[in-house]
Amino acid sequence: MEIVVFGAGALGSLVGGMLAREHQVTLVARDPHARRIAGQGLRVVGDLDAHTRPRATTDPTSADLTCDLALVTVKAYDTATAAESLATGDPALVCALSNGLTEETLAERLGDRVIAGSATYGAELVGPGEVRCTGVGRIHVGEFADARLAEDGDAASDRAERVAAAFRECGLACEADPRMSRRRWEKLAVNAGINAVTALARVPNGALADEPGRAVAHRAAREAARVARVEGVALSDEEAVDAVDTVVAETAANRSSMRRDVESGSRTEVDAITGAVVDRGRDRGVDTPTNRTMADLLRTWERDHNGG
Ligand SMILES: NC(=O)C1=CN([C@@H]2O[C@H](COP(=O)(O)OP(=O)(O)OC[C@H]3O[C@@H](n4cnc5c(N)ncnc54)[C@H](OP(=O)(O)O)[C@@H]3O)[C@@H](O)[C@H]2O)C=CC1
Ligand SMILES: CC(C)(CO)C(=O)C(=O)O
Repeated sequence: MEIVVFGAGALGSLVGGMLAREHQVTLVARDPHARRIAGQGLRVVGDLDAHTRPRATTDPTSADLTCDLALVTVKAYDTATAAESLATGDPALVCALSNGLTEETLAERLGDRVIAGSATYGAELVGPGEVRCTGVGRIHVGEFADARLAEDGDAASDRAERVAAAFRECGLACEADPRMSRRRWEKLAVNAGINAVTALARVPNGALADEPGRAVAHRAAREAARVARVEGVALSDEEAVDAVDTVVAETAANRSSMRRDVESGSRTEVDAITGAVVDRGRDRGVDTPTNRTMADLLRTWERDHNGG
């Protein structure tokens, strides 16, 4: 497959580096990372081990965007820009692995070439040309119905199966999922429950195994599940809460991505996670007071630190 990874920071470099074992991969990244990869290749260290030679560029227009698959691995707030760039080419399929509900933004520009994706691998950049896998997780890809008519099918689509097989060939755990609409919302509930609470309280994920953080995370996840249900996605309160508890236990020592953003003074993905629950709830007449309060606090912090 010819694959372009748009926004090869931590996650995109991990996935792109592994995919380059068997496929022709181009990473759209920033310098000096892109320059080092172009010169010396990309090293994947930690829980996975690879040294591959994908192409790398900082200029999306110099990548061949008429590829079989474009993977979008930018932060959620850069999704619209990525979609604009990808629309200048003609990728056959586009799949985002970002957290948050980003598929709608991609589909506005790229139509039904967009399939949904989610990743639970852990990745962090060590330095230019090197990425560490901090946790072997799983990638899911699949069709997502328009969220308002979220009828998932019984079997995964052929195109999702092809993408999953291409990932597996390279040693990445990946499944085509016929229930991707539900998975997106379950992941959103997990991120709404864990990311905002750990960022605001500055605690590792494992702290949410105990009260009072546990109760706040559960409230946020239940609100997300309620919004999912009015959008037609079958996600019960219990399932959302269980998913939070499972991820808290599995990632107990982790600093969540939102906590890392806050601690490094970077912009957070509040709009695509906590804010998305609030906005979609408001559109559908579902009150989401816990998420609303946390979104307001995170945005207050962002405005103070990043000038709005
Ligand atoms: N890291 C992880 O373990 C996981 C991350 N995720 C999700 O995946 C997404 C990406 O996360 P992560 O990899 O950690 O984030 P990073 O910030 O490390 O990676 C995103 C990269 O995309 C770059 N980028 C953005 N726009 C462009 C552009 N137009 N051209 C070239 N490069 C661009 C960014 O550069 P710059 O910063 O200079 O704009 C950055 O290097 C997030 O939504 C995150 O929540 C999901 C699961 C695990
Ligand atoms: C699953 C979780 C909460 C792991 O930390 C995550 O996705 C994140 O930190 O963004």
